[in-house]
Amino acid sequence: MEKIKIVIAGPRGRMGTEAVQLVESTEHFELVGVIDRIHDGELFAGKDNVKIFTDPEKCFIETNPDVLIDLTTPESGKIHTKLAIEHGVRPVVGTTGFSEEDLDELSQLAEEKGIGAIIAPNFALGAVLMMKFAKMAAKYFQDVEIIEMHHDQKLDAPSGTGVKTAEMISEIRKPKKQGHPNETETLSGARGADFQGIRIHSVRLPGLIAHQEVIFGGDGQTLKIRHDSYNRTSFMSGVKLSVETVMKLDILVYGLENIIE
Ligand SMILES: NC(=O)C1=CN([C@@H]2O[C@H](COP(=O)(O)OP(=O)(O)OC[C@H]3O[C@@H](n4cnc5c(N)ncnc54)[C@H](OP(=O)(O)O)[C@@H]3O)[C@@H](O)[C@H]2O)C=CC1
Ligand SMILES: O=C(O)C1=N[C@H](C(=O)O)C[C@H](O)C1
Repeated sequence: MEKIKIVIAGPRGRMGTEAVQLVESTEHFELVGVIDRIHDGELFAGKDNVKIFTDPEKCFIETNPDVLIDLTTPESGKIHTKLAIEHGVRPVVGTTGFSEEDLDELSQLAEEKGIGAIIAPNFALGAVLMMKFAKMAAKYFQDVEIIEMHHDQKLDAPSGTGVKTAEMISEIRKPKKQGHPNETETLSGARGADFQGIRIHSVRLPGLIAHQEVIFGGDGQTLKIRHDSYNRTSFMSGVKLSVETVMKLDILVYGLENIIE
């Protein structure tokens, strides 16, 4: 089997470090370069054949990769993804915080160029199932709130998973204002973010990794669907699957629920 040539953007980060290990321990994957903000031109982690590039375009031209794995920030991730598609490199993006407009623009570009791309707010299989189950439950429960809980170094709120969950629920649930019609916030933000009437509450604490509870309320009952990632290895089987799958795509897919049947 021919190896899939991979570039990782954000290789020093919490997720990037795990992704480097995944690529290096997978026989049919090959790390051909990394994109970082520092140490341009140096060898990555002392490896003979893996160079660090601060210029993503130069990286794509010099290393000619099949796939870019992006685990950076929303601003950088968007630029990298766009450049990758323009250079015929298939992006697998875990970076969260992209707007709906960003996703539309990237999707259109991928379609124009006929390049496969995957943007997945959560690579953990259990989290994908949590979102799917929440979508199923929304057929029976109209009232729902999302509590997403993360480590305190996370930059974006609400989390990509929180937003994706609300989007998936909204495919089934009609927009509805929840709570008392006359409710007021005596402290701003008390009721959380509002996605078509679904409240998303973001908790940030040291000690946490990535956790989410979706709570449905009905007459005399609640249904809670919860997922916990206790380490970042939990995301790696989804990254591996995405790299393998993106090689067969010619459009952008947003969310692993569209890949895992
Ligand atoms: N889809 C999923 O399953 C998951 C997604 N995530 C998402 O992945 C992203 C990364 O998370 P995490 O690893 O925790 O974050 P970290 O802050 O640990 O890592 C991000 C890395 O990206 C680097 N970086 C920033 N800008 C650039 C750039 N222009 N070029 C190259 N590298 C850059 C940072 O460098 P520096 O330190 O110098 O700033 C840092 O090393 C976040 O958006 C997060 O929400 C996280 C977990 C799971
Ligand atoms: O920043 C994180 O850590 C995570 N980010 C993703 C998100 O925003 O949903 C996925 C996971 O929750 C971990």
